Amino acid sequence: MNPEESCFILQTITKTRASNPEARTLASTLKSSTESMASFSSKASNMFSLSNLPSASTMFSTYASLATSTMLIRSMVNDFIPHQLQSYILSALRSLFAPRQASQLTLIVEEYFSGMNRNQVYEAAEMYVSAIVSPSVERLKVCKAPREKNFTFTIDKGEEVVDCFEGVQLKWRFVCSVDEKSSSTEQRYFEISFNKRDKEKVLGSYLPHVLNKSKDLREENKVVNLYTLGCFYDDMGGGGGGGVWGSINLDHPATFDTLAMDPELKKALIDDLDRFVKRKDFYKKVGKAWKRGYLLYGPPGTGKSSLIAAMANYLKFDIYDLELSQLRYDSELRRLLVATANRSILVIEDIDCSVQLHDRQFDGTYEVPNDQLTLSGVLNFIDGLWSSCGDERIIVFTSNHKDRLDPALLRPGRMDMHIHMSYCTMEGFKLLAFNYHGVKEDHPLLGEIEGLMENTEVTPAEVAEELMKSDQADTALNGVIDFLRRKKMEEEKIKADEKGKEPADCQEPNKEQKSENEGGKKQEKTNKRRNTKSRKSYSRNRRRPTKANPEIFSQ
Ligand SMILES: Nc1ncnc2c1ncn2[C@@H]1O[C@H](COP(=O)(O)OP(=O)(O)OP(=O)(O)O)[C@@H](O)[C@H]1O
Repeated sequence: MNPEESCFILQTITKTRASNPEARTLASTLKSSTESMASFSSKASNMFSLSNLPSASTMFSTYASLATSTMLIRSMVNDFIPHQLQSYILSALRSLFAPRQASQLTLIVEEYFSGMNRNQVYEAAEMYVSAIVSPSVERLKVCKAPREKNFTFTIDKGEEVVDCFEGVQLKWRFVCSVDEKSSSTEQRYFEISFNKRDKEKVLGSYLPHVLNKSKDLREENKVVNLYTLGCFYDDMGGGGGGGVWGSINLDHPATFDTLAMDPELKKALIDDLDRFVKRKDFYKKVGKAWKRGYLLYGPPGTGKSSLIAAMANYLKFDIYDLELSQLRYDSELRRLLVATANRSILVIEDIDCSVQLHDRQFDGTYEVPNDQLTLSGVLNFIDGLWSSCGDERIIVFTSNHKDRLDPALLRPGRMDMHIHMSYCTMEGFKLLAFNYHGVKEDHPLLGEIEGLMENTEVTPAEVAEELMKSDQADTALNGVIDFLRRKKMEEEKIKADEKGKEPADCQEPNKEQKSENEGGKKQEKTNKRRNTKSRKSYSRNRRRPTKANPEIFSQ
C-alpha cells in the first residue's frame, strides 16, 4: 500500500470517527503510520543516492516503523473485511499469479474395451459424429452396406468436428494409431475435448444425449429384415438369430399409404401401433409383457401380407416368418423364439392350415402325441415365453377362414385386435387407381366402376392386376370395367345355376365344402402347398376370392 492509498483510507475512516471511538483510535494510529511510511519513502528515495547513504540507525528505525505499519494494516484488514471476503480475494490473487493449469478435459472413447468387447459409446459416437459433420471438415469417408438406402459419412482420421450442447462447446477428434507391439492392429478412438468446468454436464447429460441420438439415427437408417427358418440367404453378413434364422432385406414397398383398406380400420390400426410402442412404462406398471397380438383374416388377395409389410415398414421392426409345419417339437419352437430380437413382428401365416393343429380340431379321433405341437400348446408357450424374454414384440396370425380357427386363438386376451381384410371397396379402388395411374376423384369412368363394384366381389389383388395391364389410365380403367362386368356375369350365372338345382340339403358340396370334407392326405397336401407359399406372399399377386363381411374387433 502506498502513502496515497493510506491517505485515502485515512480520510474515509476520519469521516466516521466522530461516532465511533474504535475508528478514532484506528485513525490516529493510521495517521502516524502513514507519516512513517511517507518518511520511509522519502528516505528510501534518498538511499539510492550514494552521497546520501543513510546511517545504520536510520535504516533500523525505518524498518521498525515499516513493520509496525504492516502489522497495523493486517489487524485493520482482519477487523474490517469479513473472513470469507478475505479468502476470496486471496484465492483470486493466488490464481492470478499461480502457474497456469490446463483447463481442457479430454475423454477417450476407444473402439474396444476389456479385450474384444465393443464399446457401445464408440458405436454411438460413429453414428453421432457422422450426423454433426460441419463444413470445416476436409476429409470424409463415405460408405453404404448392400441394399442400405442411405450413404453413411464418417470423418477421416485426424479430422475434427465441433459440437455445441446446452452452451458447452465440445471438440470431437477421430484418431487411428497403429499399435507399436503388433504393427498390424490399428487402434481407433474418438477424443472429446471440452472445458473442465463442464465435466458434470458432459458426463451427466451430453453422453446420454449422444447415445439417444445415435439410437434414433440408427432407427431412421434401419433396413427392415425378413427372417425365416434356415440361412437360405443372408445378405447382412451373418446369420440372424445365431444361425437359426436366415435373413434378407425386406424390400417390400407396402406402406399404409399404398394399402387399400377401410380408412377407419387403417386409422385404428395405426393408432394402436403408435400407442403400443409408446407404452413401455404402462406395460411395466401393470406387470404385462410388452407385446401385442393381431389376427388378420379375410379372403386371399385382400392384403394381409401387404399389411404385415406395411406394419414392419411403419415401425421399422424386423419380421420373423414362422412356419409351424416345419416344426415338430416344443424345443424347436423355444429355440426359435429365444433367437428372435426385440422390436420385431413374429408372423404365423395361414394358421388354419397348419397340419397338426388343424387335425386336432377337426378330427376328434386324431391323437396328438405328447411331444408334438398343438395350437393351444403354441399359444400357451408363446404367452409364457413372451413374459420372460424380449420387449416390443408383435405377433401376427393370418387366416383365410376365421370360422375354422381354434377357439383357443380367438379367446379374449389372446389376440388383441382382430382385423378383417375385406373385398375392395370404392374408397379402396380410388386409392389404388390414384397410386397406380394418378386417377383423380372426378374421373368420368369412376361412376360406372362404382356401380359395378357395389354388386361384385373383387379383391384388391385382382384390381391391382387389372390396373397394371396398361400404362394409360383410361385404358386401365376400361380394363377394370370389362373385368367387373365379366365377374358380375359369372356371379349371376352361378346364382342362376344354384336356383335351378335341388334343395339345399341334397346339393353337391361346393368347392370349399369339398376341401373341408376331404380331410386326410388331400388336406395335408393343400396345407403344405399353402405353407410353402406363405414366405413368398409378401411380394406376390394372388386371386382367390371368398365371401366375408367388414369387421374390426379390438380388445
Ligand atoms: N389391400 C390392398 N391394398 C393394396 N394392394 C393390395 C391389397 N391387397 C392385395 N394387394 C395387392 O395384391 C398382392 C397380393 O396381396 P397379399 O399377398 O398381401 O394378399 P393376402 O391377403 O396376404 O393373400 P394370401 O391370403 O393369399 O396370402 C399385393 O402384393 C398387392 O399388390
